[in-house]
Amino acid sequence: MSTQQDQIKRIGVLTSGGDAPGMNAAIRAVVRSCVYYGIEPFGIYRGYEGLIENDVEQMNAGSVKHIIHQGGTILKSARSPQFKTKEGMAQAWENIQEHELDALVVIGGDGTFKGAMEFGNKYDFPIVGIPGTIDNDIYGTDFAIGFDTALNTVVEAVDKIRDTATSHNRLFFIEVMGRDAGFIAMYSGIGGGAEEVLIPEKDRGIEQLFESLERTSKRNKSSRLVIVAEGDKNGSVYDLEEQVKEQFGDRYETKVTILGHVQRGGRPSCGDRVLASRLGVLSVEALRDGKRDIMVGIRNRKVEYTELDHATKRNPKMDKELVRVADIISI
Ligand SMILES: Nc1ncnc2c1ncn2[C@@H]1O[C@H](COP(=O)(O)OP(=O)(O)O)[C@@H](O)[C@H]1O
Ligand SMILES: O=P(O)(O)OC[C@H]1O[C@](O)(COP(=O)(O)O)[C@@H](O)[C@@H]1O
Ligand SMILES: [Mg+2]
Repeated sequence: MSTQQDQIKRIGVLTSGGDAPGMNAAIRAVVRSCVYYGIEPFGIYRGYEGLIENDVEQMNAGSVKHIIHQGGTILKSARSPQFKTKEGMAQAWENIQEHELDALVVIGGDGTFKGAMEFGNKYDFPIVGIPGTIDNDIYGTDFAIGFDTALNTVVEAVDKIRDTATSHNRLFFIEVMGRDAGFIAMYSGIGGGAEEVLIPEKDRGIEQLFESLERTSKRNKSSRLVIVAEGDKNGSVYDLEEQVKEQFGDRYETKVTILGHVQRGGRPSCGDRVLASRLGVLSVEALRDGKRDIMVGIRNRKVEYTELDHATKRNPKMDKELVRVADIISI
């Protein structure tokens, strides 16, 4: 007797968008779960770009050995403008049929999920998403794979900047990643003891920064760190530095550091490895259970399935409690 669970015989897995530490652990878990359940796993290289170019390879339990601790993604990643075209999608569909894939697991961020939705709807094809982005801008999971590791990288850098800032009595503007999201900034701001954190979700204007600098100027602080999310609406870190100079003259000696892509690399934290392993297993089990167009996530320590549409459209609002805590401890 054929059951729902027998229908998935071949699963393709890809990583897409910005790479994130822990993606390898997720690939490993997907591949090993497939083997465990008697499903043939296929690795698709360079995200949707590799799907279009038929860069596909059958995998086995051994293909994912010794990768759980490695940053980046062994399947490589790409941003694929072609996949947004009718022709690109049609080519991808042809290749899926050629390899007789029954379903896809896509590991990536909001863009990856939007692509998965369009493709899944167009060709009536089962896809399950795993949240993997250092930006953490996905609804339906407390944390996306890579966020924890990126935070630790950022905080280590912030601590180092604090040392030199204190030695020279300087004010530093530190730009962290987060295209449209302030999660890295807010968490690293709290963890790094920043004097001010600027995020796109809660634009309080440059006046807030002026007011904070004015208020604390009497406190004879030996260093000041302002952490700025890349997507902040008050301009670049250099613009901010300029505006502070205009407002305060030479009261502060200012410096700018942009942390950049160092934040995306490195060995994944244990937290990210465990999260990725759990989500990898859940994704394969979800497909076996007939689920599709959903993302697997963990919220409040519970497994959750969120429609891909929901996961991308409803960007999580910055947690008000975090903003409140940051405000209180930075007086
Ligand atoms: N609306 C869309 N339709 C089809 N494909 C899309 C769409 N949005 C994004 N994609 C695909 O997903 C890829 C990854 O998205 P991107 O935003 O770059 O990264 P992330 O998934 O990390 O947010 C894009 O390069 C593109 O190939
Ligand atoms: O490496 P790229 O392509 O310049 O992308 C940079 C962007 O990727 C990120 O690191 C991660 O974003 P995504 O998960 O959406 O790819 C952003 O914080 C940053 O704005
Ligand atoms: Mg994104």
